This record gives sequence, structure tokens and C-alpha cells, in this order.
Amino acid sequence: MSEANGSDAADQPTSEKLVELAKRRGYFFQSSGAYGGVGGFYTFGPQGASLKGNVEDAWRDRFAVAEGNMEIDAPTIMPEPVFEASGHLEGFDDMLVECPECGESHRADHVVEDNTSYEDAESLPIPEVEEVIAEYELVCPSCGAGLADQAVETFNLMFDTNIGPGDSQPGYLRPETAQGIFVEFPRLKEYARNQLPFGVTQIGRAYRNEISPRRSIIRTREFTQAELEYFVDPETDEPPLERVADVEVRLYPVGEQNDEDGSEIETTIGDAVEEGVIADEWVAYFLGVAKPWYEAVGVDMDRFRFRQHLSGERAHYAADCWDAESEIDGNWIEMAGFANRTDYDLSKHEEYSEDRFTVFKQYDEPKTVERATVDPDMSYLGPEFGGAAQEVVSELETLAERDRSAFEGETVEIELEGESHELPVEKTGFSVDEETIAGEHVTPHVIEPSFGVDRVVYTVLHHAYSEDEVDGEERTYLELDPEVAPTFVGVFPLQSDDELEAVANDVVDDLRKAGLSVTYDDSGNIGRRYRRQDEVGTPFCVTIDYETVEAEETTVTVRERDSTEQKRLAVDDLAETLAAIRNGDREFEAL
Ligand SMILES: Nc1ncnc2c1ncn2[C@@H]1O[C@H](COP(=O)(O)OP(=O)(O)OP(=O)(O)O)[C@@H](O)[C@H]1O
Repeated sequence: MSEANGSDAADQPTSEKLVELAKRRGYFFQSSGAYGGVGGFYTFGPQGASLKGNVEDAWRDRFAVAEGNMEIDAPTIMPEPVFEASGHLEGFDDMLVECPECGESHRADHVVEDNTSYEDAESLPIPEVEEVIAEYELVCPSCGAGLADQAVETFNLMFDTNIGPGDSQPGYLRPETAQGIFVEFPRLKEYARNQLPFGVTQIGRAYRNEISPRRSIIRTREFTQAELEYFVDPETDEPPLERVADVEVRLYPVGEQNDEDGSEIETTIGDAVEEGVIADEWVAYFLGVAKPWYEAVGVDMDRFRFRQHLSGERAHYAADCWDAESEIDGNWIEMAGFANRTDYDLSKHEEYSEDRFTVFKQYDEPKTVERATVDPDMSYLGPEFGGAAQEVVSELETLAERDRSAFEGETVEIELEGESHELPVEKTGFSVDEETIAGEHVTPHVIEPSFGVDRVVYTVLHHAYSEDEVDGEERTYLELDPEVAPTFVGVFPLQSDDELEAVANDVVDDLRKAGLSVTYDDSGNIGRRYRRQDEVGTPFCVTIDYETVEAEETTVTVRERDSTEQKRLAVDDLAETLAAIRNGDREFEAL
């Protein structure tokens, strides 16, 4: 969980201006404002909810529909045993340091990273973080009091609750949507007809009790994830790399693979795999799918890269992890993580639950195998080992499976509670038999692209934020891609006039029937109405003026947001033309 510093000079005002615009125009704002607001919770307003919905739809189209994956929708509260198995109860912690003066809590690793040259303080042991804080005499970001003598503690980020009355069944709000997929694996594999590989997606809320939520919707306590868990047979399944081999990417790998000045390299997915820069082919495949997706929803590719996790940052089970990052005011922020989680999650749930988290893999031809078994003589073991006889049986069974040579002599040696015992082989009933088997149980490996939707929304808005001058006046506009813009077209009658309003209402109906999202606005002067839609990021505005109602052919003015260029179009063709522009089949300039 780190935020690497980018190389460009900070341009803090854009974020501040964006947050102000987002509130004014209905993108997002802090929740429960009437009660003073609460840190880390945001409400998406009408524009924001629509933009977020469009981003989610675009993700679903690419990662579920186009890839042939299933989508599920699981509960956000899950019982404690799930998180015992997943490891979240034990280890989903951040480092906390509390200010002795103002009492504010801060992420100790962030305090270190923000004020020293450490890039990966999260991976340092706590005593070392305490030492760095003392050595650099770091202070509380809120009030400036010294933190040198403060203890750094671990803090579990899960929100807990009780399921039902009383406290007999503790539950937790899920900190990632992934567990909702893993726990249902025994059923999901049936829907996939027990055939690997297959993928399951989920778009939904996740909850983390972040120590210091910050940067508006970038770090919140309730956020939306879009995750794909792709289950593969590690022995035989290979990704269709040829589909993404030519995708150009900017990579920021760790260590020696950096180019000479230690920064990013520009390459293709195919070359990166060939040269070993991206070690895991499955991860490489999904990076290749993700890059054009980010571009399509409006992330500026000059401010986008994939960064390899530093070794201390990786989950212990993941061999090679990459993050998709966007540049925001000179800082790189993580938008998504791509990891091969191996068989870690499924094996853990198999161990902790009563179900099977494997897939039965049928061989093309049945195989004959030798199997070593034991059938101990209990009339010997009973008197010899008493209450421990059953344990001896299990020891012998395990030994026969693992090391049949142990049964080659006259006696066999086993260990019971650290003590070694010898018993005659003839009393173990050891034998090797031939068996025909049709297949084997395989624990799939899981490849996980894990996207944060809120951070995509924030990046898209930040990268779309633009200022220019029109007719001598400063203008702010959001250069949003038509695919995700909350409103595609604004319709205005030039003045308050029954005749103009009637035509305008007909135009609104026509455009809505064509599937376009339309807003109608008849308040204020026309310049102000254009500015309003510019700030919302509406790609086109249509104005109904006196020429519309007086001329023989009914035409309207269509204005394009970015160029502010205006053209007159016949009302009869309007819906069709605008729909074609939205679908990318026609261009405004060419009309
Ligand atoms: N507190 C949060 N607020 C908003 N989005 C988040 C938050 N935590 C995680 N995400 C999103 O979920 C994605 C996947 O979660 P993951 O567990 O990989 O994040 P993480 O590495 O813990 O993030 P970070 O390092 O920023 O805390 C992240 O890439 C991010 O987009």
C-alpha cells in the first residue's frame, strides 16, 4: 500500500480545483455533511454515480463479457472463519502512529515515505520504522508535534460486526470482493462444468478502516472494487498472449531491469515477456488487456504506467505483482493490482472449511498407478501402544504414501511425539497394489486483476480537467470520453418562449429515444448554460433558437465541448447523427 512519488513537480491545485468542481457539479462530496461529515466516506452525486456506473459497465464489457467470464454478486458481510482462513484476521494490518499532542492517528509508513527518501516503508519491521521516525525527527502531519517517542503499532483494517443478536457469531465487512468469489468456488466450478481455465468477476463494495483516509476518493473507508479471479491449471493452461503481444506499455520494473536512469521502459507485452521483465505470463496477459481499457475510459496514457511491486510489498504467496498507476499532481497512485495468487486462497479454504476447493481433472486415458497401503495388525498395536495405537496407524499410512522404502527392511521406524519407535514390518500389513485412476484433483492457481473503481473515476476526472479561454473568458471543462461522460448532450431553448420550449422538449424526447443521455436546461443565459455543461463534461449542446422555428427547414445549433465549434444540423437527422458520433461511427468535425 504505497504511493510512489512521481518525477514531475507537484501541481497540487488541480486536485483541489477538481474536488471543488466535483462537489459543485454533483460528482462526489463527503458524506453525512449535515452531521459534520465523517472521514473516508463519500457520496457520488448524480453525475458521479452515472460516471461510475459507466466505468463499471465498461469494465464488465471488457473483463466479464468479452473474456467469457462469469459475474457474481456476493454479500459484503461474511462470517469470521472466512477471514481466519484468508489470513485477514491475522495479518491485514497497517502501521499506526498516534500524535501525542492532537491525538490524530497516522499511517506510520506514509509519514516516513512522505518525508524521507524511503519508497517502501510498509515492508520495514516496526522497530525500524520507529528508528527512522526518531532519526529524521518526523512530526505529526496535522499539528507538527514530534513523533520521535511514539510507539508504532499494528492496526487491523477490517470493520467488525455481529451477525444476529448477541455476539456469538462475529462477522466482518469484506476488505476485498475476492473472498466472496473464493468461498463459493465449490459451486462456481460446477457452473464452469469443472473445466479449467475459467474466470469469475465481481463489482462491489469493499471496506477498510483506513488509519488516515486522504486525497478525497483515492483512499476511503468504503470503496468499489472490480475484481476478476481467473482459475487456471498451473501445469497445462497458458494465456492467449498473442492477442496482446503488440500492446505497447510503459513499465517501471524493480532492480536491474530499469533502464539506465533507473526509470521506466517502453516496450510491448510480447517483448516484456520474452525478455523476462514480466515473469508471469498470465499477469502479462491481463496487463495487455487492461492498458487499452484504461485508455478507452479516458486515462491519459502519458500519465499511466505499470509498476512492479518491490519484494517487501508483495503478498507472501505472490511471485510477481504489478500495479497499474496513474500520475496525479506529480504523485503516482495505484489504480489496480495484478497478481498470481497461486493456490494460496483455495488451499486455505479447503483446509479451514468442510468443502473441496479442487477441480477433478480427467485424464485422456485412465492411468495405472502403484499405490502403497498399510493394514496394521491391531491385536499387536493395541497392547503395544495403548491409546496411541490410532496415531501409529496414521503415521504408518503417511509413511507408506511418502516413502515406501521405509518398509524394505525387517522393521519400520516411526516417530510419536518426538520419540522414535520400531515395529516389525510384518505387523504393518504393508503392500503395494496396482490401481487404475481416471484423473486427479487439482487445486487451481488464481490470477487476479483487482481494480479500484473510485480511483479510476478520480483519475479520469483529473486527467480530463482542462482550462482554456473562450471569447476572452476563462473556462473550465472536463474533456471526458463520450463513452463514460454522464450526460452526452444538453438541450437548451435559447430563451424562455413557449414555441422554443415545445421544440426543445420534442428534441429531448427524440434524443432519449435514440438511447442518448440528455439534460434539459432552460435557466440562465445561454453562455452560462454552456459553461455549466462544460464543467460537467457534456460532449455536445443543442440550442433551439428563432431560426429553428422560423426557417423553412428546422435546424438547431450543435456545439462541441472541446473546440466550442458550432454547426447547424437538421432536426430530423439530429438523433441519428449524435448517436453515430457517440458510437464512434462519425466525427463532428467532418459533418
Ligand atoms: N482505501 C481505499 N480506497 C479506495 N480504493 C482502494 C482502497 N484500498 C484499495 N483500493 C483499490 O483496490 C485496489 C486493489 O486493492 P489492493 O488490496 O491491491 O490495494 P492496496 O495495495 O492495499 O492499496 P493501497 O496500497 O493504496 O492501500 C487498489 O488498486 C485500489 O484501486
